[in-house]
Amino acid sequence: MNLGGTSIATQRDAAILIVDDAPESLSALRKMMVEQGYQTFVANSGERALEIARRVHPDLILLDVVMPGMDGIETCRQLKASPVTQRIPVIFMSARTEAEDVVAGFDCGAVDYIGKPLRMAEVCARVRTQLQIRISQESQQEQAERLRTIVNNMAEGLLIIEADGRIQFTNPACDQYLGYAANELAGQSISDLLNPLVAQEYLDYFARYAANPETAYSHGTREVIIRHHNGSSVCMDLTLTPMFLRQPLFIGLLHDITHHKLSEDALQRAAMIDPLTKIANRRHFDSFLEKEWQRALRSGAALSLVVLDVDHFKLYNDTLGHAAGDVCLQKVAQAINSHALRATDLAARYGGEEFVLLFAETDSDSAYLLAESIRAHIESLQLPHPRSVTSPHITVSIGVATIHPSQLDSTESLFVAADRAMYVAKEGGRNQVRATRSSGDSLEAVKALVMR
Ligand SMILES: Nc1nc2c(ncn2[C@@H]2O[C@H](COP(=O)(O)OP(=O)(O)OP(=O)(O)O)[C@@H](O)[C@H]2O)c(=O)[nH]1
Repeated sequence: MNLGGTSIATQRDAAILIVDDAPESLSALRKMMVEQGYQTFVANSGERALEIARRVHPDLILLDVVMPGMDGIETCRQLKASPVTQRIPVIFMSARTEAEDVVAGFDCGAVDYIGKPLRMAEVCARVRTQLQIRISQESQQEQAERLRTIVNNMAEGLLIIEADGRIQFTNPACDQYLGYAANELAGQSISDLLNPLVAQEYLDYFARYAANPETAYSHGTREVIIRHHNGSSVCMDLTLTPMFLRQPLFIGLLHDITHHKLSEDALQRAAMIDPLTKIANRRHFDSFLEKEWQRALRSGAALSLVVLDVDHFKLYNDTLGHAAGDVCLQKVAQAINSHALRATDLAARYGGEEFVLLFAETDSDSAYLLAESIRAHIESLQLPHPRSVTSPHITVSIGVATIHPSQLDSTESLFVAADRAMYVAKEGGRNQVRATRSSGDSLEAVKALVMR
């Protein structure tokens, strides 16, 4: 006989402990529960019931209230007092059905109270209902436990934020990323972590969603700089998703990209630097020159280019070896670089033993003086050049060109002029500075027009 109709597998597997001091009642209940497909255990006293419950952890206990010795109420109290048995649902069965008896039963922790004489179909229905509640409670607990494990162990930082920007919860990864102890961030505002403009943008987004939850959209992922507890800044990808749980909330996922950022920055820096001398490389210089050129075009200011070439460097290499040549280039580079003092100056290794310097907003006289002091500086390093015919030490020949660029000029014309001046310095005996005021292509163009 199947009084309930639904006997799901989990109910079939369920174990019921039946407690009653009356043998006939005990055996009738047992028969019924077995017919329902349950596994059964029986006890004829409260003491015995506690013993079995501790051992077999039944899924449900049908407990008689009136029994000699330990009665049902006391048995239930003891079951509820022990962590091992407190979660087992207890259904009382009793002929005492006065309101205060029933209330006393519920007060001591029972989930149901059935009046005697028992109507078996009713007992079965109540048992089935309680088992279903227990199954769904267990699955909720399991789900919560699963979620807790994921949240506590995930590599991403997780925050739950309220609509006013208050942080409600953070997971251990988030605490660790931002340098906080567990629960320390709860109650703080995201404004404490973000730059004011970015924080305001998020608060506006929260306010829009809180006012109109049905129009909620995910804020997506964006790169943010977050203040670490120690005052430093960390770079994170922050993904925000709205969630409505009695109140509008936002789930923030933090992904640490500081290392990624650092290596990106390092790569970017490396792409701009000459590996041997550690000063700017040709690529960096060319883009710097282009920017300063455009600025000079707008402002009409003078732009000076200095080209330096180490004298008799092939001979130096041949005499002292390539490694010594490298060291020499490093020393020369440092000396040159120490003269690029303003933000608009840049020294670079342009190739081999050739260096360049750009001095923006610098007229030809000043550029000449700067070049001369670089020349003197390198000579004063007194780096021995044993076989040089022009000086016992390393020297440089320098060409300087100055231009007030116009639309008709090009950076190439400035380079050509500086290179020519440098070759004149070589021809003139090396270890000297020669300057030229570049006429620029604009002047050539005007000349060409006039001559037509
Ligand atoms: N050690 C070293 N030598 C380099 C490097 N790059 C270029 N050189 C050398 O620099 C020398 C340049 O020689 P040249 O252009 O003939 O001119 P120079 O010997 O300097 O003579 P002048 O310019 O006429 O005074 C060559 O021997 C190159 O091999 C480098 O990175 N390290």
